[in-house]
Amino acid sequence: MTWIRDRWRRRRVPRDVSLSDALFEHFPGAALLADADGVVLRLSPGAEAHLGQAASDLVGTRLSGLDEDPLRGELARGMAACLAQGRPWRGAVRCRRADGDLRYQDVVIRPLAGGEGPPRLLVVLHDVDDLVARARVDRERLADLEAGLARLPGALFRLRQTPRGELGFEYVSDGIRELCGLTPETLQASPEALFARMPDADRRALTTTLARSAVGLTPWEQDVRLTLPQGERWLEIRARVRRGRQGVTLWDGWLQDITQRKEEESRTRALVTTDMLTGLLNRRGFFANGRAVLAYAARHHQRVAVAMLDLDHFKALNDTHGHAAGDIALQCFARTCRDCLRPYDLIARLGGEEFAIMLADGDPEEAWRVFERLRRRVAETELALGGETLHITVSLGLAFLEPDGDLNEVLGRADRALYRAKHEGRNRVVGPSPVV
Ligand SMILES: Nc1nc2c(ncn2[C@@H]2O[C@H](COP(=O)(O)OP(=O)(O)OP(=O)(O)O)[C@@H](O)[C@H]2O)c(=O)[nH]1
Repeated sequence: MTWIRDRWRRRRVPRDVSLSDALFEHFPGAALLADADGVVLRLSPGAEAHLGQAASDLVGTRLSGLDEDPLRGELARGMAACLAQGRPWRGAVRCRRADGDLRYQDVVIRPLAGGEGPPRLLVVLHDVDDLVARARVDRERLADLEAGLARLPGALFRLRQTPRGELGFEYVSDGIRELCGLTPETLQASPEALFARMPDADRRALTTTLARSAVGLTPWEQDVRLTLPQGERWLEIRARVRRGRQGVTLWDGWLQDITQRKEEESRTRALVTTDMLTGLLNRRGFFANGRAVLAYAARHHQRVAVAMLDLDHFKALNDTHGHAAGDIALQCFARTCRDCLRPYDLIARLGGEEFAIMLADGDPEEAWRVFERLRRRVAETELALGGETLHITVSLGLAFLEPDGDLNEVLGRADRALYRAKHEGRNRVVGPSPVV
């Protein structure tokens, strides 16, 4: 402490400090009285033990001498602020004890109403060194945890909804940058930044599942697409929900990128519904997609045209030119169908040389025109096989489905029409009259 004494010369202390006599005798903690220049006038009994210094050593020295940095330290700043503003100042200051130990003190400097006399300051110290040390450890642990979270392939979040339905992210981990190019701060400012990147359908679904989760307090599980500059990305949302104070609903959850998984699923789905030889839909794909087309047609009061198709004398082609040639003919026929029809018409190979076609807006006259054109195009197509040019023909049975009709039933009618087409000489379309 000698350096403090050298630098902060002891002053002569006025004897009139009676205002604080009673206070200092009985003050339970560490308190000091200082004048407007920061010179220590008195110490409470607790302050001696607290600072490890005798009152006789401190009285007359400057209070800022206790500070870790007496010249630019917090105590000098605190006293100046307190005197300038005439109200208490509070701060954590690293103070030096007599044994040289530096310990954090919670310091409150209060201006004392001095009556006629000069202004004085009451300084109360409370040792918070252990608390500060614990807070530092907690901060380090938190930083470590956040760094770990940032390395995980996803983002942790807490979403809250007020009883009035206002949504806001209380927390989003750093992984959100990688997921969608937004910062946690942007999302905390407004969740709209994320929602605006979702297609309308996904956003509507998200609103529904979120509301259901809030009402039933059931887990929130939702997959959504995001439209990002680099393309479409799938996000999986999984969260647990609970009710907080004042009717607030809170979701703690996890966001993760499942684009790859979704792409694999879609590839698998395509494999399951695709005919390997021709690349057309298979029977399963025809029924799965057909139901969707029927639902659409029912909503829009459209008729649906369905045709069953069968290549003529295909066994003879196989027997004469071999099974491989038959496969090429099937592939060639599939190509012709695709070329003749629109992308949203369904074409399927149901098995062997049997095919089915569904025209979404099945106006009867138009359907007849389409199928006649297809039949002609198949017959005109030249198939070059081993130096020979072959022709194949196809027979078609046509039927129309009413909006609320059944797919199996209409396929049965189309099949019976196909049977008639074969019996009437093949290479023809048979079905109900185009004029209805
Ligand atoms: N190359 C090839 N042939 C197939 C395939 N699937 C079924 N077939 C053959 O298709 C032929 C179907 O013959 P049929 O049902 O007798 O009919 P068709 O000879 O076309 O006679 P119609 O239909 O009455 O004109 C059989 O020889 C099957 O072996 C296939 O994937 N590839």
